[in-house]
Amino acid sequence: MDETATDAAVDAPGEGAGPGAAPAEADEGAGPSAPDAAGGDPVVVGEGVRKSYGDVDALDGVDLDVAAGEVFGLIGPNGAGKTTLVRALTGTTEAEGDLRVFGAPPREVDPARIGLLPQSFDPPARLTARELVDYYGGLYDAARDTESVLDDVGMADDADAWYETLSGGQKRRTCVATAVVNDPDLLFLDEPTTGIDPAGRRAIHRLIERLAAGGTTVFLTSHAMDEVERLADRVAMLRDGRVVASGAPERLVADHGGAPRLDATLADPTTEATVETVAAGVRERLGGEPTVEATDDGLRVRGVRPEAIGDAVAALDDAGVAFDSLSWSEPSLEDVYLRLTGEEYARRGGEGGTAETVPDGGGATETASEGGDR
Ligand SMILES: Nc1ncnc2c1ncn2[C@@H]1O[C@H](COP(=O)(O)OP(=O)(O)OP(=O)(O)O)[C@@H](O)[C@H]1O
Repeated sequence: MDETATDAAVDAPGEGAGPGAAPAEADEGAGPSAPDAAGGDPVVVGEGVRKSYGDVDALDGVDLDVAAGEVFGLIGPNGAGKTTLVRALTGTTEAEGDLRVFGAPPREVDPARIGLLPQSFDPPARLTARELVDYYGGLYDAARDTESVLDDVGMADDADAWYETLSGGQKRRTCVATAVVNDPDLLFLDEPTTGIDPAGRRAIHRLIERLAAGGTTVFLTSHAMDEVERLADRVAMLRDGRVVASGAPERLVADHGGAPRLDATLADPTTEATVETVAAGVRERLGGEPTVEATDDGLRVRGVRPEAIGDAVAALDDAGVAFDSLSWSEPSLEDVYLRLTGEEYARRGGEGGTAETVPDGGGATETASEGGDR
């Protein structure tokens, strides 16, 4: 990963600036634009991209650029505009603004250079997985060997089954195979691992890593934050058709993921009194400003460094709180997502279970309001 990509830029919701729009306002030294060590042109560029469906602004001024060989993650709530952006960049829908792929308007790009796995894809059902990969490979002058592509996605053993008889995950694996059979220079994957089991996900992840290592640029849309955190060199978060944050995942996590937390699954229902008692105990034992919140099945104490876990557990004991299990974790991209989309606040607010304020992660998006769910 290129070090110049490690700074995160966050735009406050409603201000509408995308990753490349306001570098002067980004963190010092921030590089929201695509890094390109070779100094080459970005493979994908979008400036002021807009797309409306009636009254709905699916894309509301998106700026982004993606460098050659980069894995670029696009995340955001349902309805944020991710699929619309992929469609605009692949020329499958018209959009306003400046869009360039390999320096050309999307519809003028040589299809042989592009791989596209759409979110919804229904290939002919009465072909086998092998026949489908053969068929899609046959659309190009040069294609990869069918067997090796099937092997890449873990479909070698099921290659002779009709597509319609495959399980959901097997179908998705087959669709991934058809998207990479032309060995594209730029690969768009819109939620590639939806419905795929853990072993299959790993196979797809390894495939993406291999392709990127070989120079393929990957534009990855996913709701699986662990997947994006693992694979992406940089991430852009869309909300309501706008990029609200961008940067390397680890930078976004450092800047906006919040504090490490200790989660306790409680034997008894969590009451407000329990939260307050534990909060008083952890403040006394740990000092500083750790916060305590109710979760679906217990309590979360934020701001607990590894060396203070014992004190936090002692605070639970002091409060007479019986727990079934404990887990400690560093913040992740999922925390960034929940904070910057406002979904964390919406969920907890709905439960009415938060007794302490959610800690400030230092981001400019602390005022994030409702998530963009349809
Ligand atoms: N063909 C269409 N006609 C009308 N509205 C559309 C159309 N396609 C998308 N939209 C609207 O545009 C907005 C963005 O949709 P889009 O599918 O791009 O979101 P998304 O981020 O991909 O969502 P998801 O995570 O659910 O796949 C939504 O409000 C959606 O209802």
